[in-house]
Amino acid sequence: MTASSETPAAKATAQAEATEQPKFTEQPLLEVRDFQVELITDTAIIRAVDAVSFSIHRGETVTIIGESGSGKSTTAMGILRLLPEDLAVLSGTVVIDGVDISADPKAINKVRGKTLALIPQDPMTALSPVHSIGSQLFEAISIAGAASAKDKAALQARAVRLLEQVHIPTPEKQLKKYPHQLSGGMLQRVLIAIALASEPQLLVADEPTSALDVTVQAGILDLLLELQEQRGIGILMITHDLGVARLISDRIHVMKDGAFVESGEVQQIVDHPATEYTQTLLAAVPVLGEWDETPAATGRRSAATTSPALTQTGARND
Ligand SMILES: Nc1ncnc2c1ncn2[C@@H]1O[C@H](COP(=O)(O)OP(=O)(O)OP(=O)(O)O)[C@@H](O)[C@H]1O
Repeated sequence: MTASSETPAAKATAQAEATEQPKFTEQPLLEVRDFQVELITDTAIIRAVDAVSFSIHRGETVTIIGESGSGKSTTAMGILRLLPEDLAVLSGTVVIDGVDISADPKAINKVRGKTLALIPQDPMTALSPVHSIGSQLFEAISIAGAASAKDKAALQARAVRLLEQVHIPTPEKQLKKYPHQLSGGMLQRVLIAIALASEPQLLVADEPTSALDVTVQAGILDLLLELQEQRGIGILMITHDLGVARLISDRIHVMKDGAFVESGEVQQIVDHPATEYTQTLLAAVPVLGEWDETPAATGRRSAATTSPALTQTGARND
């Protein structure tokens, strides 16, 4: 074993490669190799992402999980080339559906908002407050080339269809509303509808439920799973929440200080976490305890049992 292969990043890369299942024979939707992001600040150069490698195939959800500041969002935004060029220096290889973005950075314009779409973190701020839901959807539809900006009937029909696909009731009425008139969960569904306007093959979801109540989170995750099942979409999920990761992922990469410290199938990571860091993330996930029916204890469960997402997590994976 060489010295470099003993570093956590090198070990995680080897582990990630070992867990890339041979079952996939087709080209991955996303292939990331030795990806690195250095952020240039006034006082220092920060290596926010340090040689990460992973891939996502059709119909797969791959999650990057880690504590705040571990580099998850910088990885996702770097792949999407959404970091300011004067701040971020990128290296390594990123191939999206066969298009090598690293060799030709302008090529990202051929895939972003087309093959690949982003579901942002906070639905309250991601939409324009001064434009109706309809006009924001119409814009996404015409940019995607699914209908001409002049063909109002086609835009309306497509927008209604998209809202139906994300299970928004009375879509015609909702199109006339403004973001402040909808709940956070409904707004997140609108953002997913906007992302779907281009019929993407790959969704990048950056903490898509972290701004939502736990009662709403499960519905959004269910929707993502449903869309994936129907369309075979690949999903890159970014989260700090192992409960969310357990529910939705096929594979998990655990990130710490810009590098993957552990990679593997969801069940392997959850049942046999190899690092103390992952064990800490696991310990933060509430588990269902025994229900104590004695009068003194009625209404009290051990640990937190509030999140339907976490309850379903157990149902799916346990
Ligand atoms: N604009 C910036 N200027 C300087 N440093 C930054 C900037 N954005 C991120 N960083 C640094 O890069 C590192 C990775 O941050 P990043 O936001 O990717 O982490 P994260 O895991 O997504 O965290 P969170 O879950 O809180 O968003 C951190 O050390 C952070 O301080």
